[in-house]
Amino acid sequence: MKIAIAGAGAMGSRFGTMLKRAGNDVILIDPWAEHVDKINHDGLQIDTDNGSEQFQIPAFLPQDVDFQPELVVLFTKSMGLVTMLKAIEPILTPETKIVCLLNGLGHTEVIEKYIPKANIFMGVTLWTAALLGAGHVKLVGDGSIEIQNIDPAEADAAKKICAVFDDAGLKATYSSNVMFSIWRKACVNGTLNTLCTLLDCNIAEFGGLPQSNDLVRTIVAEFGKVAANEGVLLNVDEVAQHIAKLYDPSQAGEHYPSMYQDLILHHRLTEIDYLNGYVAAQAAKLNLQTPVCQVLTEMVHAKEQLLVK
Ligand SMILES: NC(=O)C1=CN([C@@H]2O[C@H](COP(=O)(O)OP(=O)(O)OC[C@H]3O[C@@H](n4cnc5c(N)ncnc54)[C@H](OP(=O)(O)O)[C@@H]3O)[C@@H](O)[C@H]2O)C=CC1
Ligand SMILES: CC(C)(CO)C(=O)C(=O)O
Repeated sequence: MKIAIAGAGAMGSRFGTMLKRAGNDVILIDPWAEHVDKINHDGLQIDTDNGSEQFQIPAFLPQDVDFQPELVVLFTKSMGLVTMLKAIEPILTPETKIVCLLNGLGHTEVIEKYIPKANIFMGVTLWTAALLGAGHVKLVGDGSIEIQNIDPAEADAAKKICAVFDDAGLKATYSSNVMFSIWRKACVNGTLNTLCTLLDCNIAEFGGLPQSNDLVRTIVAEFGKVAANEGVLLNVDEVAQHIAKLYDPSQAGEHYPSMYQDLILHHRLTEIDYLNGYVAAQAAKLNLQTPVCQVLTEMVHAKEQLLVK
Protein backbone atom coordinates (compact mmCIF):
# COMPACT_ATOMS: atom_id res chain seq x y z
CA MET A 1 0.00 0.00 0.00
CA LYS A 2 1.15 3.58 -0.76
CA ILE A 3 1.36 5.33 2.64
CA ALA A 4 2.34 8.87 3.60
CA ILE A 5 3.21 9.66 7.21
CA ALA A 6 2.14 13.28 7.69
CA GLY A 7 4.12 14.52 10.67
CA ALA A 8 7.27 12.43 10.99
CA GLY A 9 8.63 13.20 14.40
CA ALA A 10 8.98 10.46 16.97
CA MET A 11 5.73 8.59 16.37
CA GLY A 12 5.60 9.23 12.65
CA SER A 13 9.10 7.81 12.33
CA ARG A 14 8.15 4.71 14.31
CA PHE A 15 5.05 4.04 12.20
CA GLY A 16 6.80 4.85 8.92
CA THR A 17 9.68 2.51 9.74
CA MET A 18 7.46 -0.40 10.79
CA LEU A 19 5.09 0.00 7.82
CA LYS A 20 7.99 0.21 5.34
CA ARG A 21 9.66 -2.84 6.83
CA ALA A 22 6.41 -4.72 6.22
CA GLY A 23 6.72 -4.00 2.50
CA ASN A 24 4.55 -0.90 2.08
CA ASP A 25 5.60 2.00 -0.16
CA VAL A 26 6.08 4.63 2.57
CA ILE A 27 7.22 8.25 2.60
CA LEU A 28 7.69 10.62 5.52
CA ILE A 29 6.36 14.18 5.31
CA ASP A 30 7.56 16.75 7.83
CA PRO A 31 8.00 20.53 7.93
CA TRP A 32 11.30 20.38 9.84
CA ALA A 33 13.85 20.84 7.05
CA GLU A 34 16.89 19.75 9.06
CA HIS A 35 15.09 16.55 10.02
CA VAL A 36 14.09 15.79 6.40
CA ASP A 37 17.59 16.53 5.08
CA LYS A 38 19.28 14.35 7.70
CA ILE A 39 16.99 11.42 6.92
CA ASN A 40 17.59 11.69 3.17
CA HIS A 41 21.37 12.08 3.49
CA ASP A 42 22.18 9.64 6.29
CA GLY A 43 19.03 7.57 6.72
CA LEU A 44 16.83 7.71 9.80
CA GLN A 45 18.93 6.86 12.86
CA ILE A 46 16.94 4.47 15.03
CA ASP A 47 18.06 3.63 18.57
CA THR A 48 16.53 0.50 20.06
CA ASP A 49 17.26 -1.77 23.03
CA ASN A 50 19.47 -3.76 20.63
CA GLY A 51 21.61 -0.87 19.40
CA SER A 52 21.40 1.76 16.69
CA GLU A 53 20.86 1.58 12.92
CA GLN A 54 20.40 3.84 9.90
CA PHE A 55 17.12 3.14 8.09
CA GLN A 56 16.57 4.29 4.50
CA ILE A 57 13.16 5.88 4.03
CA PRO A 58 12.27 8.83 1.76
CA ALA A 59 11.42 12.08 3.52
CA PHE A 60 9.92 15.26 2.10
CA LEU A 61 8.93 18.74 3.11
CA PRO A 62 5.17 19.08 2.57
CA GLN A 63 5.61 21.37 -0.44
CA ASP A 64 7.96 18.92 -2.20
CA VAL A 65 5.78 15.83 -2.15
CA ASP A 66 4.97 14.18 -5.51
CA PHE A 67 3.21 11.02 -4.32
CA GLN A 68 -0.45 9.98 -4.32
CA PRO A 69 -0.95 7.96 -1.12
CA GLU A 70 -3.76 5.45 -0.64
CA LEU A 71 -3.41 6.08 3.11
CA VAL A 72 -2.20 9.07 5.12
CA VAL A 73 -1.27 8.61 8.79
CA LEU A 74 -1.46 11.91 10.68
CA PHE A 75 1.19 12.24 13.39
CA THR A 76 1.84 15.94 13.80
CA LYS A 77 1.65 17.50 17.21
CA SER A 78 -1.90 18.77 17.71
CA MET A 79 -0.77 22.35 17.07
CA GLY A 80 0.53 21.38 13.62
CA LEU A 81 -2.56 19.48 12.43
CA VAL A 82 -4.31 22.24 10.46
CA THR A 83 -1.11 23.35 8.74
CA MET A 84 -0.38 19.77 7.69
CA LEU A 85 -3.94 19.14 6.48
CA LYS A 86 -3.72 22.22 4.28
CA ALA A 87 -0.26 21.21 3.03
CA ILE A 88 -1.24 17.66 1.97
CA GLU A 89 -4.49 18.62 0.22
CA PRO A 90 -2.78 18.63 -3.26
CA ILE A 91 -1.66 14.99 -2.93
CA LEU A 92 -5.00 13.58 -1.82
CA THR A 93 -7.42 11.79 -4.12
CA PRO A 94 -11.14 11.11 -3.46
CA GLU A 95 -10.08 7.64 -2.34
CA THR A 96 -7.26 8.62 0.06
CA LYS A 97 -7.98 7.36 3.58
CA ILE A 98 -6.80 9.47 6.55
CA VAL A 99 -5.93 7.95 9.92
CA CYS A 100 -5.48 10.27 12.91
CA LEU A 101 -3.62 8.84 15.93
CA LEU A 102 -2.77 12.08 17.68
CA ASN A 103 -3.26 12.43 21.42
CA GLY A 104 -5.80 14.99 22.49
CA LEU A 105 -9.36 16.03 21.87
CA GLY A 106 -11.29 17.85 19.14
CA HIS A 107 -9.29 16.54 16.17
CA THR A 108 -12.23 14.89 14.38
CA GLU A 109 -14.06 18.21 13.99
CA VAL A 110 -10.90 19.82 12.62
CA ILE A 111 -10.20 17.04 10.09
CA GLU A 112 -13.83 17.06 8.88
CA LYS A 113 -13.24 20.59 7.57
CA TYR A 114 -10.66 19.23 5.09
CA ILE A 115 -11.44 15.54 4.50
CA PRO A 116 -14.70 13.80 3.48
CA LYS A 117 -16.17 11.99 6.49
CA ALA A 118 -16.06 8.66 4.64
CA ASN A 119 -12.26 8.91 4.45
CA ILE A 120 -11.63 9.75 8.14
CA PHE A 121 -10.51 7.06 10.57
CA MET A 122 -9.80 7.98 14.19
CA GLY A 123 -7.59 6.04 16.51
CA VAL A 124 -5.60 5.91 19.71
CA THR A 125 -2.23 4.32 20.27
CA LEU A 126 -0.28 3.07 23.25
CA TRP A 127 2.98 2.94 21.29
CA THR A 128 5.62 5.48 22.35
CA ALA A 129 8.68 7.02 20.70
CA ALA A 130 11.21 9.76 21.37
CA LEU A 131 12.74 12.29 18.97
CA LEU A 132 16.39 12.71 20.03
CA GLY A 133 17.31 15.19 17.33
CA ALA A 134 17.06 15.80 13.60
CA GLY A 135 16.89 12.41 11.88
CA HIS A 136 17.32 10.55 15.18
CA VAL A 137 14.65 8.64 17.11
CA LYS A 138 14.52 6.15 19.96
CA LEU A 139 12.04 3.31 19.50
CA VAL A 140 11.63 1.03 22.50
CA GLY A 141 8.77 -0.70 24.26
CA ASP A 142 5.55 -2.26 23.10
CA GLY A 143 2.18 -0.83 22.17
CA SER A 144 -1.11 -1.21 20.34
CA ILE A 145 -3.60 0.71 18.24
CA GLU A 146 -7.39 0.99 18.15
CA ILE A 147 -9.04 2.36 14.99
CA GLN A 148 -12.62 3.13 13.95
CA ASN A 149 -14.33 4.70 10.95
CA ILE A 150 -16.14 7.99 11.51
CA ASP A 151 -18.66 7.17 8.74
CA PRO A 152 -20.73 4.18 9.91
CA ALA A 153 -20.67 2.77 6.36
CA GLU A 154 -16.86 2.49 6.32
CA ALA A 155 -16.27 -0.33 8.84
CA ASP A 156 -14.81 -2.64 6.17
CA ALA A 157 -12.30 0.04 5.15
CA ALA A 158 -11.34 0.51 8.82
CA LYS A 159 -10.75 -3.21 9.20
CA LYS A 160 -8.55 -3.24 6.07
CA ILE A 161 -6.46 -0.40 7.55
CA CYS A 162 -6.19 -2.35 10.81
CA ALA A 163 -4.90 -5.35 8.84
CA VAL A 164 -2.17 -3.25 7.17
CA PHE A 165 -1.05 -1.91 10.56
CA ASP A 166 -1.28 -5.32 12.20
CA ASP A 167 0.78 -6.94 9.42
CA ALA A 168 3.51 -4.40 10.30
CA GLY A 169 3.53 -5.52 13.94
CA LEU A 170 1.67 -2.46 15.19
CA LYS A 171 -0.94 -4.61 16.98
CA ALA A 172 -4.00 -2.86 15.58
CA THR A 173 -7.57 -3.78 16.42
CA TYR A 174 -10.89 -2.49 15.20
CA SER A 175 -12.74 -0.49 17.87
CA SER A 176 -16.52 -0.16 18.10
CA ASN A 177 -16.13 2.80 20.49
CA VAL A 178 -12.90 4.61 19.62
CA MET A 179 -14.15 7.94 20.99
CA PHE A 180 -14.34 6.37 24.45
CA SER A 181 -10.75 5.18 24.02
CA ILE A 182 -9.66 8.63 22.83
CA TRP A 183 -11.31 10.32 25.82
CA ARG A 184 -9.85 7.74 28.21
CA LYS A 185 -6.33 8.32 26.78
CA ALA A 186 -6.95 12.07 27.08
CA CYS A 187 -7.69 11.53 30.80
CA VAL A 188 -4.33 9.78 31.11
CA ASN A 189 -2.55 12.63 29.36
CA GLY A 190 -4.62 15.33 31.08
CA THR A 191 -3.58 14.04 34.49
CA LEU A 192 -0.11 12.52 34.16
CA ASN A 193 1.32 14.75 31.43
CA THR A 194 0.03 17.97 32.96
CA LEU A 195 0.81 17.18 36.61
CA CYS A 196 4.24 15.62 36.00
CA THR A 197 5.16 18.69 33.97
CA LEU A 198 4.06 21.13 36.67
CA LEU A 199 5.42 19.03 39.56
CA ASP A 200 8.67 18.20 37.70
CA CYS A 201 8.50 14.47 38.34
CA ASN A 202 8.09 11.15 36.54
CA ILE A 203 4.94 9.08 36.61
CA ALA A 204 6.01 6.80 39.49
CA GLU A 205 7.03 9.81 41.62
CA PHE A 206 3.63 11.38 40.99
CA GLY A 207 1.84 8.12 41.80
CA GLY A 208 3.70 7.92 45.12
CA LEU A 209 2.32 11.26 46.30
CA PRO A 210 -0.49 11.19 48.91
CA GLN A 211 -2.37 13.73 46.77
CA SER A 212 -2.22 11.76 43.51
CA ASN A 213 -5.54 9.92 43.81
CA ASP A 214 -7.56 13.02 44.67
CA LEU A 215 -5.88 15.06 41.92
CA VAL A 216 -6.54 12.36 39.31
CA ARG A 217 -10.17 11.83 40.33
CA THR A 218 -10.90 15.56 40.34
CA ILE A 219 -9.48 16.04 36.84
CA VAL A 220 -11.13 12.91 35.43
CA ALA A 221 -14.49 14.02 36.86
CA GLU A 222 -14.13 17.33 34.98
CA PHE A 223 -13.19 15.51 31.74
CA GLY A 224 -16.27 13.34 32.31
CA LYS A 225 -18.62 16.33 32.35
CA VAL A 226 -17.57 17.40 28.84
CA ALA A 227 -17.24 13.84 27.53
CA ALA A 228 -20.85 13.15 28.55
CA ASN A 229 -21.93 16.08 26.40
CA GLU A 230 -20.22 14.33 23.45
CA GLY A 231 -21.96 11.04 24.22
CA VAL A 232 -18.98 9.43 25.95
CA LEU A 233 -19.56 8.11 29.49
CA LEU A 234 -16.45 7.97 31.69
CA ASN A 235 -16.50 6.07 35.00
CA VAL A 236 -14.18 8.01 37.32
CA ASP A 237 -13.29 4.95 39.41
CA GLU A 238 -12.45 2.86 36.32
CA VAL A 239 -10.39 5.59 34.65
CA ALA A 240 -8.56 6.43 37.89
CA GLN A 241 -7.65 2.76 38.34
CA HIS A 242 -6.50 2.60 34.68
CA ILE A 243 -4.23 5.60 35.30
CA ALA A 244 -2.87 4.21 38.58
CA LYS A 245 -1.69 1.05 36.78
CA LEU A 246 0.81 3.21 34.90
CA TYR A 247 2.62 4.23 38.11
CA ASP A 248 4.39 0.86 38.23
CA PRO A 249 7.99 1.11 36.94
CA SER A 250 7.29 -1.98 34.79
CA GLN A 251 4.56 0.05 33.08
CA ALA A 252 5.21 3.80 32.60
CA GLY A 253 6.49 4.72 36.07
CA GLU A 254 9.97 5.71 34.96
CA HIS A 255 8.62 7.68 31.98
CA TYR A 256 8.59 11.46 31.92
CA PRO A 257 5.44 12.16 29.86
CA SER A 258 5.75 13.68 26.40
CA MET A 259 4.46 17.05 27.67
CA TYR A 260 7.31 17.12 30.23
CA GLN A 261 9.79 16.25 27.51
CA ASP A 262 8.43 18.91 25.17
CA LEU A 263 8.30 21.76 27.70
CA ILE A 264 10.79 21.03 30.49
CA LEU A 265 13.49 19.26 28.49
CA HIS A 266 13.14 20.82 25.03
CA HIS A 267 11.42 24.14 25.84
CA ARG A 268 8.76 23.44 23.19
CA LEU A 269 5.06 24.29 23.27
CA THR A 270 2.72 21.63 24.63
CA GLU A 271 -0.61 20.10 23.64
CA ILE A 272 -2.34 21.43 26.76
CA ASP A 273 -5.05 23.17 24.71
CA TYR A 274 -6.09 19.78 23.31
CA LEU A 275 -6.29 18.17 26.77
CA ASN A 276 -7.24 20.14 29.93
CA GLY A 277 -7.60 23.27 27.82
CA TYR A 278 -10.10 21.59 25.49
CA VAL A 279 -12.17 20.46 28.48
CA ALA A 280 -12.09 23.96 30.02
CA ALA A 281 -13.00 25.66 26.72
CA GLN A 282 -15.86 23.28 25.93
CA ALA A 283 -17.12 23.53 29.52
CA ALA A 284 -17.24 27.33 29.25
CA LYS A 285 -19.39 27.01 26.11
CA LEU A 286 -21.68 24.55 27.88
CA ASN A 287 -21.85 26.50 31.16
CA LEU A 288 -20.26 23.56 32.97
CA GLN A 289 -17.77 24.00 35.84
CA THR A 290 -14.22 22.67 35.27
CA PRO A 291 -12.13 25.05 37.44
CA VAL A 292 -9.21 22.67 37.96
CA CYS A 293 -8.70 22.10 34.23
CA GLN A 294 -8.91 25.85 33.71
CA VAL A 295 -6.23 26.60 36.31
CA LEU A 296 -3.94 23.76 35.16
CA THR A 297 -4.18 25.04 31.59
CA GLU A 298 -3.24 28.55 32.69
CA MET A 299 -0.33 27.20 34.75
CA VAL A 300 1.09 25.22 31.81
CA HIS A 301 0.74 28.24 29.53
CA ALA A 302 2.51 30.33 32.20
CA LYS A 303 5.33 27.75 32.27
CA GLU A 304 5.46 27.96 28.46
CA GLN A 305 5.84 31.73 28.76
CA LEU A 306 8.81 31.19 31.06
CA LEU A 307 10.58 28.47 29.05
CA VAL A 308 9.66 28.72 25.34
CA LYS A 309 11.66 31.41 23.55
N1 LIG B 1 5.92 10.54 21.59
C1 LIG B 1 5.12 9.60 22.11
O1 LIG B 1 5.58 8.66 22.81
C2 LIG B 1 3.66 9.64 21.86
C3 LIG B 1 3.10 10.69 21.15
N2 LIG B 1 1.75 10.65 20.86
C4 LIG B 1 1.13 11.74 20.11
O2 LIG B 1 1.54 11.67 18.73
C5 LIG B 1 1.55 12.97 18.16
C6 LIG B 1 2.95 13.25 17.61
O3 LIG B 1 3.82 13.26 18.73
P1 LIG B 1 5.41 13.06 18.58
O4 LIG B 1 5.71 12.16 17.45
O5 LIG B 1 5.93 12.74 19.92
O6 LIG B 1 5.83 14.54 18.15
P2 LIG B 1 7.32 15.08 17.85
O7 LIG B 1 7.51 16.29 18.67
O8 LIG B 1 8.29 13.99 17.94
O9 LIG B 1 7.24 15.47 16.30
C7 LIG B 1 6.10 16.15 15.81
C8 LIG B 1 6.57 17.43 15.17
O10 LIG B 1 7.20 18.25 16.13
C9 LIG B 1 8.14 19.13 15.46
N3 LIG B 1 9.41 19.09 16.12
C10 LIG B 1 9.74 18.27 17.13
N4 LIG B 1 10.97 18.54 17.57
C11 LIG B 1 11.41 19.59 16.83
C12 LIG B 1 12.60 20.36 16.83
N5 LIG B 1 13.58 20.09 17.69
N6 LIG B 1 12.72 21.37 15.94
C13 LIG B 1 11.72 21.63 15.08
N7 LIG B 1 10.56 20.96 15.02
C14 LIG B 1 10.43 19.95 15.90
C15 LIG B 1 8.11 18.76 14.02
O11 LIG B 1 7.12 19.56 13.34
P3 LIG B 1 7.17 21.17 13.45
O12 LIG B 1 8.56 21.56 12.98
O13 LIG B 1 6.05 21.64 12.56
O14 LIG B 1 6.92 21.56 14.89
C16 LIG B 1 7.62 17.30 14.10
O15 LIG B 1 7.00 16.90 12.91
C17 LIG B 1 1.16 13.93 19.30
O16 LIG B 1 -0.22 14.19 19.29
C18 LIG B 1 1.53 13.14 20.55
O17 LIG B 1 0.80 13.57 21.69
C19 LIG B 1 0.94 9.59 21.21
C20 LIG B 1 1.47 8.55 21.92
C21 LIG B 1 2.82 8.54 22.37
C1 LIG C 1 3.18 7.67 28.30
C2 LIG C 1 1.90 8.43 28.38
C3 LIG C 1 0.73 7.46 28.46
C4 LIG C 1 1.90 9.30 29.63
O1 LIG C 1 0.75 10.07 29.64
C5 LIG C 1 1.78 9.31 27.15
O2 LIG C 1 0.88 9.11 26.34
C6 LIG C 1 2.69 10.46 26.93
O3 LIG C 1 3.80 10.48 27.48
O4 LIG C 1 2.24 11.36 26.19
